[in-house]
Amino acid sequence: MWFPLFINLENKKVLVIGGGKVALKKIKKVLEYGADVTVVTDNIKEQSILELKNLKIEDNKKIENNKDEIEKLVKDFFLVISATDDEQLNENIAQVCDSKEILINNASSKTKMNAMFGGIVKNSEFQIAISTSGKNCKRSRAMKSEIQKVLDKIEK
Ligand SMILES: C[C@@]1(CC(=O)O)c2cc3[nH]c(cc4nc(cc5[nH]c(cc(n2)[C@H]1CCC(=O)O)[C@@](C)(CC(=O)O)[C@@H]5CCC(=O)O)C(CC(=O)O)=C4CCC(=O)O)c(CCC(=O)O)c3CC(=O)O
Ligand SMILES: NC(=O)C1=CN([C@@H]2O[C@H](COP(=O)(O)OP(=O)(O)OC[C@H]3O[C@@H](n4cnc5c(N)ncnc54)[C@H](O)[C@@H]3O)[C@@H](O)[C@H]2O)C=CC1
Repeated sequence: MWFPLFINLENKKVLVIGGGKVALKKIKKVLEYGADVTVVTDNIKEQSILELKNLKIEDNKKIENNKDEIEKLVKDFFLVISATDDEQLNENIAQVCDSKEILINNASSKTKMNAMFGGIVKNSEFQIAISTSGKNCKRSRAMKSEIQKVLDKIEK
């Protein structure tokens, strides 16, 4: 079951696998929270990843779907975000990370991971994270705007 835990990401080693639109969205999010981010991908599809600061990038690296290779890649990380468009690869990365007690967020699944991103609404005082436990993340949008109204109201 999905327990909402707030984690301090400051200087934590985060590995993002993939360099597409979803990788970009997730990289920006964890950078905002002070993570020490490494990106590994066989192709940077989203060029704006190259413009982000405080990022290590290993481009032209294709990850083979092989347990030993995945283990070597992920072993020193606190959190791994698997954001390739290869669902089977993401799933195997998730299995390896989970078996090694590494936090894993799998972008191409609703459930096969041990850490999910929530929708976030915040002001200077509160931070509210929204989850549908993987059931319907797109519904978070509507909930976020309602919660934003509440935050705006109590800020006054
Ligand atoms: C399980 C989870 C794992 C994870 O990613 O952590 C997951 C999985 C998947 N999302 C997919 C698609 C989209 N997700 C979004 C948006 C958000 N997704 C987020 C979280 C989560 N998404 C986790 C569950 C959280 C929960 O249950 O509440 C939010 C909360 C936070 C964030 O992304 O940081 C953010 C909310 C809005 C916001 O905060 O802005 C949009 C855009 C939109 O809605 O506007 C699209 C459509 C893009 C398009 O259509 O192009 C697909 C592909 C499905 C498909 O192909 O159809 C999968 C995989 C699957 O479903 O199998
Ligand atoms: N969780 C979420 O919020 C969302 C998830 N998705 C899902 O996330 C996945 C990724 O989506 P996009 O970023 O749009 O895909 P994309 O095709 O833009 O990017 C995929 C990236 O993965 C890299 N890659 C693929 N195989 C690789 C390998 N073996 N080794 C190294 N790098 C590899 C590619 O080079 C590319 O940079 C898809 O499965 C999509 O359905 C899509 C939208 C939102």
